[in-house]
Amino acid sequence: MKTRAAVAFEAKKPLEIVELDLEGPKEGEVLVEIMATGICHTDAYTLDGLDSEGIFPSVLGHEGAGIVREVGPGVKSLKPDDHVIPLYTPECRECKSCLSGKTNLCTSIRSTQGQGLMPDGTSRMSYKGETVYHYMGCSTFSNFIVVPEIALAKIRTDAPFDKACYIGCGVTTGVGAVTNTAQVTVGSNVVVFGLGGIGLNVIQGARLVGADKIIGVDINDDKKEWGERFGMTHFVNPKKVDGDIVAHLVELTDGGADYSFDCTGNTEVMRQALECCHRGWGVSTVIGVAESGKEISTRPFQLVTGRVWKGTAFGGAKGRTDVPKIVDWYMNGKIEIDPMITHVLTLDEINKGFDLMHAGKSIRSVVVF
Ligand SMILES: NC(=O)c1ccc[n+]([C@@H]2O[C@H](COP(=O)([O-])OP(=O)(O)OC[C@H]3O[C@@H](n4cnc5c(N)ncnc54)[C@H](O)[C@@H]3O)[C@@H](O)[C@H]2O)c1
Ligand SMILES: [Zn+2]
Ligand SMILES: [Zn+2]
Repeated sequence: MKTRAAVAFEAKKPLEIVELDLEGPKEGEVLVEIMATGICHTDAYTLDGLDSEGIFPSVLGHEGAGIVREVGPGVKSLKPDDHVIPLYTPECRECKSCLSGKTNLCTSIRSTQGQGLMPDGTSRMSYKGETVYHYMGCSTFSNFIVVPEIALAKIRTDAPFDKACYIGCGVTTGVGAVTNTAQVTVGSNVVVFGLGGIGLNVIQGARLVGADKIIGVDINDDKKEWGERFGMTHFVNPKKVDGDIVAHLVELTDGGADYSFDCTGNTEVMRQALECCHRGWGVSTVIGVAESGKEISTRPFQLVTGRVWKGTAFGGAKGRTDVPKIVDWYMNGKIEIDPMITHVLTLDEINKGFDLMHAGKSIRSVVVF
């Protein structure tokens, strides 16, 4: 069949809207009609050529929601008309990682996914006879996609696609980092670096679990109002702090943060996030994806004296199990999504979504098919 898609033919070039050839689902695979997709900073990072694993030509996008249209042989958990969110972190429930109960990093299709291929080692997409690669196992910038069954979370049918898609990455990553990875406790002081589409979800996650002080740090003053909208109690612009930002945050938290989060991808910021944590127990969680080749550093003394450095992918969420619950949280009003969707675009306007992100003018742009 044919599908309209925004294709990244090469790094640092705008996406091109073309009609691709799409093969139907094979064994264990599902054809999904994508109804809406968000544009996450990680897509921009790959398109900008900062990702050493970036493969071109490919269809980017990993924050989608849609409807099952056809299932391949052997698919048992899904049927046509089911509503789904594609998962870049699948959940097979059979691999060593899934069975450990200690991680959400399912390894069953990791190697082929990293190569932009389906589990059988081939791509379902092509353009004029040339292979077009999958991205993060999702490729939600295409109207129709083929995804392995284990990489689809079945969600309730009354959730609106143009909001639920954001749960496919940003919402789950931010809220899950708080609830699953850091396990922030009631009454804690929390510092969040970078108030974009991820950081604001960390803030609302901290509010959800009953944190006390929620301090947002961003170099863009416009983010103050945004942070406050979701529960931030204090705002700090590092450019406007006299002296050391870490010392300033330690003072503001009466000795250091109980929990901090990096949502910038900047390795200098990751260091600040660790070092502003409280001696003896402060936990810092890295969410931001750094440019390839970058390294983090600190004095070992920071860890010897009880600070903990952690990282999280997809908010530690086990996709097929946790994503439907987060959709419920949204539908029941426990978390907010609507105000974070600042721009709704057509597929033809998708490059505008990247421009808005780079200009710091959007929280989330969503493309509706
Ligand atoms: N670990 C995961 O599973 C996961 C999932 C999604 C996104 N990410 C990563 O999370 C990061 C944030 O994504 P996003 O969509 O929120 O991006 P975004 O561009 O919407 O937000 C980034 C924010 O950081 C701020 N910022 C930049 N430099 C700063 C600095 N030095 N100090 C303080 N603030 C600074 C910017 O002003 C902006 O508000 C990206 O690196 C993205 O790749 C990780
Ligand atoms: Zn993302
Ligand atoms: Zn697994």
